[in-house]
Amino acid sequence: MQLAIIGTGYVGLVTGTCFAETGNNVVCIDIDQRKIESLKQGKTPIYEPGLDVLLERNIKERRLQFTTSITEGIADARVIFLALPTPPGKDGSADLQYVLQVADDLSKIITKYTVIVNKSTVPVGTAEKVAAVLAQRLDRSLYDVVSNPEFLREGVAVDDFLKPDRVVIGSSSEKARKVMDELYQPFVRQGNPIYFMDERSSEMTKYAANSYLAMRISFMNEMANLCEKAGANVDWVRIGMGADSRIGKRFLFPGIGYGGSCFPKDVKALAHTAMEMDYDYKLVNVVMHVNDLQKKILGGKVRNYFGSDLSGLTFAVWGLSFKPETDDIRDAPALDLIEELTGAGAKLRVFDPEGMNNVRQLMGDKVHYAEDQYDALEGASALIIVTEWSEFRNPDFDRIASILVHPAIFDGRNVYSMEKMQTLGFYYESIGRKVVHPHVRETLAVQDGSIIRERGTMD
Ligand SMILES: NC(=O)c1ccc[n+]([C@@H]2O[C@H](COP(=O)([O-])OP(=O)(O)OC[C@H]3O[C@@H](n4cnc5c(N)ncnc54)[C@H](O)[C@@H]3O)[C@@H](O)[C@H]2O)c1
Ligand SMILES: O=c1ccn([C@@H]2O[C@H](COP(=O)(O)OP(=O)(O)O[C@H]3O[C@H](CO)[C@@H](O)[C@H](O)[C@H]3O)[C@@H](O)[C@H]2O)c(=O)[nH]1
Repeated sequence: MQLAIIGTGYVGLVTGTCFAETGNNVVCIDIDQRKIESLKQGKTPIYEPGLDVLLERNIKERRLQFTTSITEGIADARVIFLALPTPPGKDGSADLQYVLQVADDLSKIITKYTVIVNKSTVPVGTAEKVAAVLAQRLDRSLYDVVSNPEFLREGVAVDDFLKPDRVVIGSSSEKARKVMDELYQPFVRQGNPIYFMDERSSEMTKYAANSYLAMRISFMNEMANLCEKAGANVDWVRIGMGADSRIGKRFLFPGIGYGGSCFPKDVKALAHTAMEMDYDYKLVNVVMHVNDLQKKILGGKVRNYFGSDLSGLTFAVWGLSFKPETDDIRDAPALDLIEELTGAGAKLRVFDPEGMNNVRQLMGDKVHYAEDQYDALEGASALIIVTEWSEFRNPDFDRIASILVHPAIFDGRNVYSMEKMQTLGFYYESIGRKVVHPHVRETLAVQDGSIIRERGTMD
């Protein structure tokens, strides 16, 4: 089938590449000229495991093309996907300007029946809004508008797209449903379902899924905070509760708050939709509040230990991207931590396998960008772990201890087992677990701008 994807960001690129991989002819369109030029040469502007190989193959086999011209790009398309940004507006609502502008552009150039698919995350009622814009210039027989929310996760996006748990299609048109069914058949052969429903239910499903997952995380973050007070270990609690098949094991990992380009904005947008409909969605509002507090947990632990004024102290930060296996730093908890600690006077040496360039562009020389994870430790009074990249999971602890000025680790992702940390001699704080004190504890004090080590017994 001939397809056009408008918006070649994260979702557009993965969608376009995976549809090309299943034999469709795809043209990806974007207004960002630099992005399109780089993609034409097979260079992906984002780090996403597995995407580069598929991209190269499909460009080579001429199933995947790129252009900045919407007129050229949609010329032969039977289906047009909108994978455009829907960022939060000032009031928290999803900003539909990109989607509605493109709908207006399309109303001027569509000449034959086309299925227009909203893949962006959009609030309930958007399919109707898009249809209304198209109706200003187009005969009703020339288009159907479909809602087809995307559930891929960054870092495993290709796999998620090729083997989705389910595909959700919101459409009241039999003709459009048939087209969408044909398109998605190759992805659901493993037996996973395509659910056809009305547009509004489909749009709501996306917000329901993201907000529910965000709620699970906020629930576990609060549970972790309570475990700390109660002397329990949240890892065991997580395992014990997750074994109940009604609860399930996934998405119960406590940490330093959810981030990324989706959960924060989508939970906010759902709260706004509810408010517009005069419904006070209490739970969703609490989820956001808990997350805001949780983002401050790790910085709080560091300041509790070293004092609220961190002038004269340097810290190593491992991990900047909002999760491993991506270079995406949108709404990454690391950004809040950097602001908090540098605001308290600390110097930071940061390292991330993929996210450094994006942070450099955003924050410039606010922090020092280390050569590698061990270089980040030079002169540091503690190691702070923000993102659980696999290279941080089994490091050379002797090397860490020999480089750090003071053997302390603040782990925002519970990367290390308590048993291991109890044998190593670090001061170790994590999330929802007991503090590990070394047998001989060194405390730091800053006097006249220099670090003074004070040795004492374990308290
Ligand atoms: N990132 C994810 O993991 C993910 C997953 C599921 C759903 N979503 C949703 O998908 C949508 C897109 O998200 P994203 O992360 O891919 O966004 P993105 O910001 O990475 O990409 C959007 C792209 O659209 C382009 N664009 C803007 N206006 C345009 C126009 N008029 N014509 C052509 N291109 C235009 C931008 O240049 C950019 O390349 C959002 O609604 C998001 O909530 C994202
Ligand atoms: O047990 C967990 C799982 C995740 N997170 C955090 O939650 C955030 C989001 O993680 P994840 O959902 O894996 O990443 P995204 O790529 O943002 O994917 C979410 O957002 C996408 C955009 O809407 C959806 O398509 C996906 O289904 C949905 O999982 C990250 O900060 C994670 O660190 C936790 O703290 N604990």
